[in-house]
Amino acid sequence: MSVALETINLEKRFGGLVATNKVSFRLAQGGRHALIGPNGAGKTTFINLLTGVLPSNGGQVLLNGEDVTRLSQQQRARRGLGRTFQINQLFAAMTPVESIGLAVSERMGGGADFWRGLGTRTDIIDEVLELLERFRLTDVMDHPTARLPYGKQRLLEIAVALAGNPRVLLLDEPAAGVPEAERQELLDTLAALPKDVSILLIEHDMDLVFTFADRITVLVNGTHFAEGTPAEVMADPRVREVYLGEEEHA
Ligand SMILES: Nc1ncnc2c1ncn2[C@@H]1O[C@H](COP(=O)(O)OP(=O)(O)OP(=O)(O)O)[C@@H](O)[C@H]1O
Repeated sequence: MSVALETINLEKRFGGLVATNKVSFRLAQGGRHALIGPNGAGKTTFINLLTGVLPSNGGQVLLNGEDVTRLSQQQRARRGLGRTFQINQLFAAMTPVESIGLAVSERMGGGADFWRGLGTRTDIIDEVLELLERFRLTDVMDHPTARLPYGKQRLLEIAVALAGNPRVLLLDEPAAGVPEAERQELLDTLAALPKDVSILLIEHDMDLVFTFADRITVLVNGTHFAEGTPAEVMADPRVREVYLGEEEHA
């Protein structure tokens, strides 16, 4: 298996609490991998260690075989690690064409000069139009982000992340808060993401996890608890117990 992203004995402690307990994990090249686990299992902490938002207390993070454990978020992003940001971190007054245009332009080294060069940079324009189309944002491309339906806002988050041309993309709960009527569009768009981008998905929505993922890792109490294909994980009595136990106590 060719590995896009790997952790070896990755560890994070908050005081006496072990949030990530020597987690060893592999995301295959081109993989569609979901990370699941009950509330407080350590999913967000794990993603923050992968992206460099949080420093680890031990272990390693390897991106395409390179040790990035000590690198900053920006350095990891430049090496091809992309992530979605919650929409409130995008500019609410900007339109999809502006947000995607800026992201493409920045990647190409143009930064905010995108606006000045707009008439001449057909390469940027073509890519922006392609992303708008892929993420079904063409008809709302000149609407302020704050006024878009919520599902469209979530699609825009992914489009902006993909505009950075990542090799590995971390999707943080893309379906959270998306109303039923807009869900199918989101699922179809996720299914059509480029196959050469390796994806790690954190999601509470089990329908989405089981349709999207070809592999699932279960975290419990910061520990790598189980892993397998969706069928294997669904059939694992230990996993069922963790989830049923959670429902009973909910
Ligand atoms: N900055 C922090 N300081 C102290 N404890 C923290 C911090 N961040 C997370 N924790 C604790 O670490 C554990 C793992 O939390 P984390 O948010 O990573 O879990 P999660 O699986 O993402 O949960 P959820 O599904 O509810 O978002 C929890 O016990 C949480 O209270």
